Amino acid sequence: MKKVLTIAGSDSGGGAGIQADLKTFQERGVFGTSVITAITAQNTLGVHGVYPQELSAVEAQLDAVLSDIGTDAAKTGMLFSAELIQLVARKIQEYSVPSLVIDPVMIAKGGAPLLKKEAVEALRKVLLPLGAVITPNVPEASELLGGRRIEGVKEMEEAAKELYQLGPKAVVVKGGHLDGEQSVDVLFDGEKWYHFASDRIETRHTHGTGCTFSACIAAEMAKGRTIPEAVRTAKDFITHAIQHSLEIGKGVGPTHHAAYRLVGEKSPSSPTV
Ligand SMILES: Nc1ncnc2c1ncn2[C@@H]1O[C@H](COP(=O)(O)OP(=O)(O)O)[C@@H](O)[C@H]1O
Ligand SMILES: Cc1ncc(COP(=O)(O)O)c(N)n1
Repeated sequence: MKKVLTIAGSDSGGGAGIQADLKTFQERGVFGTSVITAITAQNTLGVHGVYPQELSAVEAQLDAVLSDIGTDAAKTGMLFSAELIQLVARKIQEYSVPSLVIDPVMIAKGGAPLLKKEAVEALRKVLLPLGAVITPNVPEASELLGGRRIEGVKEMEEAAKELYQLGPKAVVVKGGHLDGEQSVDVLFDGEKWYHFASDRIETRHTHGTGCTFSACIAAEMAKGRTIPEAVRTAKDFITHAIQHSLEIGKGVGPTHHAAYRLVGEKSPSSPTV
């Protein structure tokens, strides 16, 4: 069985972070391992506390997983500080971790910061160049490009091309935060752009969409899919998960990680490319 590692924060509410990643890995038929960078006290109403882990604890987890089990792909989520980013980048190089998907998590949907402001520079310079794929949403792409306005697909294409200059092999700018009848994700692989579009689903229950999407890309890459194939599957997977999202808790509920297995394979949402 292929193995995939998530390096991310824990979401006690179960919808995002490490928990979303491991549920997605299970659904995609890969063996999931995890390195917890920070513990969040979180539910559907928001983030109530952030407890970054000691550097030595994160290093020990990385060594434990990578020196014995190894991995066929990995993803990063919440990394919180420049020190954690530097440590993770160093270990990824030391163990030659393949197919690294970087979700540059910055702010939770309710507005709580999951990355310190001063860590953006380390993310840009130290980690992003190591990515096989990076998956910023529109506000994250904008922040990584110094506050640039991104309001439509044309600007997403330009942003993807500029982010590609930072060194990753491919960039997906996700369109969940824009308006419009469709939610369009733009992939640039250094040669061409691909568009993955689905009808925008009317729901507030979108907690963990970005985590789930990037975890699915990493799982598919571990199984040997090309980057466009992996992104296409991830778009289909997350579309089903949002279509069947769960009214759990009093706020922004999680997506349904098993929806693709339960209904998706019978009725693919067929993202257009
Ligand atoms: N309301 C929606 N309807 C359909 N797809 C959505 C919706 N919101 C987000 N998505 C999709 O979910 C994925 C994650 O996107 P986004 O919400 O932008 O990321 P993040 O969770 O990092 O903020 C993308 O594939 C995006 O197109
Ligand atoms: C621990 C943790 N990591 C990431 C997110 C972002 O979630 P989203 O995928 O909704 O942007 C989160 N809310 N909590």
